[in-house]
Amino acid sequence: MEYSVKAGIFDLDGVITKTARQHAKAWKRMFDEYNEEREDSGKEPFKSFSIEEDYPKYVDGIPRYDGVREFLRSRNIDLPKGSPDDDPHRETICGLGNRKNRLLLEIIKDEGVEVFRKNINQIKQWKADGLRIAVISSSKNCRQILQSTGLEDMFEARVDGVVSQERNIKGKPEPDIFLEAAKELGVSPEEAMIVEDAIAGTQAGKKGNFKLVTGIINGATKEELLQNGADIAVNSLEEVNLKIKNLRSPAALPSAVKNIEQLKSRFKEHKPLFFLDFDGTLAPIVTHHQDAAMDPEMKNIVEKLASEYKIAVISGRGLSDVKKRVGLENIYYAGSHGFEISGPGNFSKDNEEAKKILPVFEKTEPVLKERLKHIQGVEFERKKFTLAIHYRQAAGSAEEEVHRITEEVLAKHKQLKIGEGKKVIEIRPNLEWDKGKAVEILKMKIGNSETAAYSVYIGDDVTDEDAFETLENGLGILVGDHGKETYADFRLKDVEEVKEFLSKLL
Ligand SMILES: O=P(O)(O)OC[C@H]1O[C@H](O[C@H]2O[C@H](CO)[C@@H](O)[C@H](O)[C@H]2O)[C@H](O)[C@@H](O)[C@@H]1O
Repeated sequence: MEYSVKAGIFDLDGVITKTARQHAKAWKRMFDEYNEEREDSGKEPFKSFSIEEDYPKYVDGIPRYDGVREFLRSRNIDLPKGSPDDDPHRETICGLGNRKNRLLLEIIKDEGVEVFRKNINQIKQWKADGLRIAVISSSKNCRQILQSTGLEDMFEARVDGVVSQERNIKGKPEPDIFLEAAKELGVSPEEAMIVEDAIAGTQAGKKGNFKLVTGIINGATKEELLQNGADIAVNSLEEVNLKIKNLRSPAALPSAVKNIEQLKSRFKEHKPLFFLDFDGTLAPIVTHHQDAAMDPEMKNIVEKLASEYKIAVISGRGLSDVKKRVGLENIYYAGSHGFEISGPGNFSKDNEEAKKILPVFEKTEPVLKERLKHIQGVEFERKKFTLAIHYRQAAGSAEEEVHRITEEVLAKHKQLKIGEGKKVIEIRPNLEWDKGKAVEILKMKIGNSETAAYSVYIGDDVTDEDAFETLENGLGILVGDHGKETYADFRLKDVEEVKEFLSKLL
């Protein structure tokens, strides 16, 4: 399974460095020393700290003083908190925490810090492929450990025990430390993977709704990690198949035609669902939007493709319009940029929220027509859920005015928003909805309830970027160049190359 993410947030101990073992050793030395002192002073009999049981349960992955408190609580020992400046021999939570830290630094000084080389090499490779990366740790020694291993400059962001204290960030199993790192990288949790070896960490990842919680089997078992929020549990990061979502210039994309053999063998392994845009992909862009058509050869190819693969045409055009232009019965369609969907067996799904906004179009359309009527060449195209204002035939000098007037009118109608296309302004309901959402719905429907079904999306316009960006487990192919950076993986020159590419799959 391939996971599509923009960023990775990596725990330090147990993922990057082998310091988890050294932390465990320091905790044991400290608690055993302290428990002996308690026995000597006539308190409860000595019972040693268990690295196998106590370490993962009470202290692994959580802030130092919280770890002291949790373990002591498990033994019914209640100590005052004290202060972070407490001497390591003061009998307070902070005193014992400071004692553990002194022991840890001694151990690290004696033994040095070992690293998980395979994980580091994989992270470096992902970084080179465009993954944004951050390191997190509950430890206040994180920076020092990274420095000692020469890894300090590798990460774009670091949120550790020191930063957490300064910013008052809650420790794991709360997700806050990961959320802070995501914020520093400028990504949302839904766009990021977290990697953790500790149960408190996988629980935090789950609570934070991260796209992918990867557990590293290193102490906690595979079952424990999976039961505590990990989506996958692996021995090393080499086992994780990431697709890194990053923007590239269309010109930098490899050609889908030139790489056809590689793609064909990929499609043999995972039979894809095909999502095809209409204008600019199946039909060439023409001056008048009413004249756009697939040529008979393209129609024939798509028809044959539909007999081998499941297909959906995803268009900015109205549903009835695009259906008529494609003219194939046995395939799925999404029109009005995904607000209306239909398919074989009377399958039909309109966006219910968007339906409520339709009366606003009735008010806005006449105002726009009136305000834009003096600009020659402007054409309106009303679809069920969207309104296009075409300016392909207007003078270049008028484009700015068309945009300005449309923005002025729309400023009074917050339920609508403006999108861009090729020489067209697309007015649509101001909802979190786009072609990407339509693809998700169709994947559930035609991929037999598998959101993970392997998919190929081919499109030419900026509106197709919504689908490229959200595409899970599959690949995006950009046709031509829409003048912006793209989330697509491959490119095809034009509609003719789309034809060539699709026919080579038959
Ligand atoms: O999502 P698509 O299927 O690519 O549809 C996007 C828009 O395509 C049409 O407009 C574009 O193609 C016209 C015909 O070639 C061209 O004249 C216009 O300038 C392009 O913007 C269609 O008319 C729109 O409704 C679609 O949203």
